[in-house]
Amino acid sequence: MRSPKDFFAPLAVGAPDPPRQIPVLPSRMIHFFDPGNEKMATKVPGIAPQVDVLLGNLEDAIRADRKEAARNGLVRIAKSVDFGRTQLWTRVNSLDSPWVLDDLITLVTEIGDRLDVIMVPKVEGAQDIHYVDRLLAQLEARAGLTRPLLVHAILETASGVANVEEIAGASPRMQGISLGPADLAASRRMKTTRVGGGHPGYLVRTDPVGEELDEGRTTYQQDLWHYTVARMVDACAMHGILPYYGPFGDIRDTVACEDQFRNAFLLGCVGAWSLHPAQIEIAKKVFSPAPRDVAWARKVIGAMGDGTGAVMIEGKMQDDASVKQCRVVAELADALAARDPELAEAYDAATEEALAE
Ligand SMILES: CC(C)(COP(=O)(O)OP(=O)(O)OC[C@H]1O[C@@H](n2cnc3c(N)ncnc32)[C@H](O)[C@@H]1OP(=O)(O)O)[C@@H](O)C(=O)NCCC(=O)NCCSC(=O)C[C@H](O)C(=O)O
Ligand SMILES: [Mg+2]
Repeated sequence: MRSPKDFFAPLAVGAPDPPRQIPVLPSRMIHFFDPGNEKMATKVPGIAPQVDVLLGNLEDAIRADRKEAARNGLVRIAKSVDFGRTQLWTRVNSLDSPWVLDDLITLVTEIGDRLDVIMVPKVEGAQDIHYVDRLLAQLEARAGLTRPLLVHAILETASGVANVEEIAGASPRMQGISLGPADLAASRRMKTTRVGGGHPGYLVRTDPVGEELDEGRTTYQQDLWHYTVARMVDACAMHGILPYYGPFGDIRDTVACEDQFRNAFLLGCVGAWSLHPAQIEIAKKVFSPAPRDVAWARKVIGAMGDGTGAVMIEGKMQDDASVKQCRVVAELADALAARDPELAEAYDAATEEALAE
């Protein structure tokens, strides 16, 4: 562990200073694409304006014999496409793989000035982040970069979860953490065979009435990911970085995908992964606060003045703690409205209506 005095010092001579604050940019959906897949690659310029983050994936879902094509495809796309305000991220191969060293050397050298965040899979502990941190500093110095690359860890091993707090605080480059439910399930030896989402077998049941065990007992499906998401959110909040739900693999089940994303949103996540164009709108809808919630938040903030004391609004007590929650919603709404005029209009119209009531 670095001394607090050295925490913000560059890790290589000539590397840019690490960031003091993580930029809180809209990142409601991290849209995954395979940069070596011609069909997907041609869609990138059209998708870029619709998403907050585009991620060129080099790891799982890319066949071993297509790893180089994906890496080279990402270099080509990054150099030729205008992403506007959309961030460009990549997910490199895992640190024990034969590809990751070339991924990092090639990407930082060739397109380090265009990339915003490097997602690192299967992070086990702070040591993995320290390795990437030093290597990135060396490569940034060699490439003459003036802006430091940020690092995003995927929480998808049992030891990663056990060490999530130290991972979140391992480097000033840490931008955020995503839950990787599929690899995490395998690492934990869970008996699921899905990519995220729930399982009908994970449930609780009401008590029996009388002697009959089989009838009249309601069951409630439980959330397999609640504990991990909540732990990840706390670790991220503690270190001033951003938490995300990861993938929902049943592309056809847009309803359950929306539920999973919303659970994550309510617990504190700022976004989720979209694996298919059909999931982009779901993430946009869920991770943008609803106009009525924004209107309520603005109303409470307005009524609370300097934020101290207690007032009643529509029969509900408001105090310092509720106004702080309202500020979270209102600040997110303002950041999204600055990017999306339609959303700005919807938020303002709902606020006007709420204030007139
Ligand atoms: C899931 C897919 C393989 C489905 O692809 P496909 O069968 O081609 O679907 P469609 O026919 O419905 O596609 C319609 C058109 O849209 C294009 N398309 C599909 N997906 C994308 C995309 N992500 N970005 C851009 N364009 C996309 C298709 O090419 C079709 O085009 P056309 O024929 O011209 O109309 C596919 O969606 C896919 O591969 N998605 C990404 C998968 C991925 O990245 N997986 C890795 C992340 S999840 C993970 O790693 C687990 C995690 O780490 C954990 O441990 O939990
Ligand atoms: Mg994974």
